[in-house]
Amino acid sequence: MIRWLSAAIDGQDRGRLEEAFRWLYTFVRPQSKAIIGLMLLSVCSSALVLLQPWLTKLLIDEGLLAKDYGMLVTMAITMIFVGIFSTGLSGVSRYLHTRLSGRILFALREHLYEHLQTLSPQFYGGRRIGDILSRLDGDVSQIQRFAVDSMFSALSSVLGLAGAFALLITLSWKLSLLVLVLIPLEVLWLRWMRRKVERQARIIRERSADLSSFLVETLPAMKFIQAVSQEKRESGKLHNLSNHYLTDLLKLQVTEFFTQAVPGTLTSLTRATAFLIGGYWVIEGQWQLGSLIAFSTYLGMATGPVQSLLGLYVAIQRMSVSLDRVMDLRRAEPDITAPDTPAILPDDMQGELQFDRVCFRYQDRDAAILDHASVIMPAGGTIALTGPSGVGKSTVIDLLMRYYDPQQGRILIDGINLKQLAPMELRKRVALVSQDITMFRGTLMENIRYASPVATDAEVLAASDEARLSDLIASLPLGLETPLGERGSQLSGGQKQRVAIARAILQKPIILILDEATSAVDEATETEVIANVNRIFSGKTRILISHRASTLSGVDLRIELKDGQLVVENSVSEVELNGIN
Ligand SMILES: Nc1ncnc2c1ncn2[C@@H]1O[C@H](COP(=O)(O)OP(=O)(O)OP(=O)(O)O)[C@@H](O)[C@H]1O
Repeated sequence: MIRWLSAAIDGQDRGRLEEAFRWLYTFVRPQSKAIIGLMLLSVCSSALVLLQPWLTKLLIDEGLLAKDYGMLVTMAITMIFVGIFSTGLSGVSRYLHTRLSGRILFALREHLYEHLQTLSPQFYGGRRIGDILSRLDGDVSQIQRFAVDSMFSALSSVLGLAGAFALLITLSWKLSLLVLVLIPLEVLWLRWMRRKVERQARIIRERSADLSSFLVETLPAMKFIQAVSQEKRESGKLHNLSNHYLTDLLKLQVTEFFTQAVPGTLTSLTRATAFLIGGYWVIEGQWQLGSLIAFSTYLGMATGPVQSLLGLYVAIQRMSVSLDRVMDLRRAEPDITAPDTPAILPDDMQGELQFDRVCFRYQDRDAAILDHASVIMPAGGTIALTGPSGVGKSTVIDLLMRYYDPQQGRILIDGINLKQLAPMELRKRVALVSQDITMFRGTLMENIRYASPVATDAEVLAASDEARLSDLIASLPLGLETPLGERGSQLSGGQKQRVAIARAILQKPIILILDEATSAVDEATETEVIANVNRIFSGKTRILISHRASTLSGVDLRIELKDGQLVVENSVSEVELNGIN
């Protein structure tokens, strides 16, 4: 099956496609019971559909023309029951179909989302979020439509075609030869058209991704766009994107129209020919009227499935484009993985950090951020990391959080190489408060509790108190239960910072990092925040990054990042450090 599907698709690497289909099959296989159930329902539905014209034939030939009232009534009653049963059956199968379809769709999307959670900032830096969104949404739906809808329509088409063809031969084998001429012509046409459809479907998916990317980028930036009066320019961009999309959509529509219209016209011609020949036979008394009507109906029933089976070719081309786009996400490998047997950090860890001849440079960048840099950040100390803008301070923090691994050298926490740790295990012990604080739609309580979902209400309240959030909570209409709006838009910079500190308190970290955390507030607030942090997190290793001299005064150790080296600028005496420890 997988080989057959791969062979039906043009223009793509066969091996890659087989791999993609095998992956897709892992989501279909768990639903095999539901699929078998639906297949049985499909068989029943197809049989009922095929039964209807035969009942009409009996009604006309054995009832009307033979003037048999008993037969007339029996057929009419049978038709009513068959109709009711068909309707019930189609309702049940539509329900089961939606359930199956939804399960596969959501399993696919959830799997991809979990995979995306393992990818590093490098991956997200190189991608447009709108494009990822479009792959997760439009492309995944396209695949699911194929995996479920097209497959079932193919099954009922095969059943319909086989049944209708058998009944056509039963009614008249000579007229049935017409179908044998029609089918090869339709097949040839669709084979010719499918490459065009595939190419245009890819363009449409890319246009849709462009549109999503545009909206994802500009909507959150609306305040800035208004501030610099560039509304018209952005509307113009949207207009251009929409125009391109529409033009390509119309091209695809025209191509799809001709792809379907030619077989449709051939079918009409065949039907007309069947009526001409069959009609002549009826007039000559060689055939019955009921048989001619049933034949014409079965002809439609036979050519319909042929078209939808050949339309499957078109669906496969469209789906293969989406599958390739989704697999592109799936194939992105996480840069950071947990070792097979990760080391466990002890509960009584100290929080000493050591850089041991660490080298790191970003891909495609010449300059090294760290070039055999070595330093020890003592446990329990306050360490300032300084250096001019763009030198790599945030990158050092990313290395500490294991968003990246060094290309050479080791980073050790209490003597354990970070590479030996599962990233999650490490990040639980390190709290990061940065300038850019992530807030989610939800209440203040939910936002504070985000990193420690098991924290009790009392713990959240105590942490809020320590982070000096009490005044804010008292001023909010619903206190901690007040919704904060999209991305915490109702809070000031300083208030968000306190939320971040409350989060860090709940996390109970061994190491606390403040990366430009206080740059959004005035110096007085900053002094208060730093004093709070020192009070709350005393005894923990604290790393501060700031451009302000006032933030960095009174630290135990100053490390400057310079020419790829971590240079200790001033150090407190051994005695004092021992005192900290
Ligand atoms: N994902 C990335 N890929 C490639 N280069 C990057 C990436 N992230 C940062 N850089 C580059 O690495 C260098 C260091 O960036 P980083 O943000 O670590 O500096 P910084 O010292 O924290 O700067 P600032 O003080 O302005 O915040 C910069 O030149 C930046 O352009």
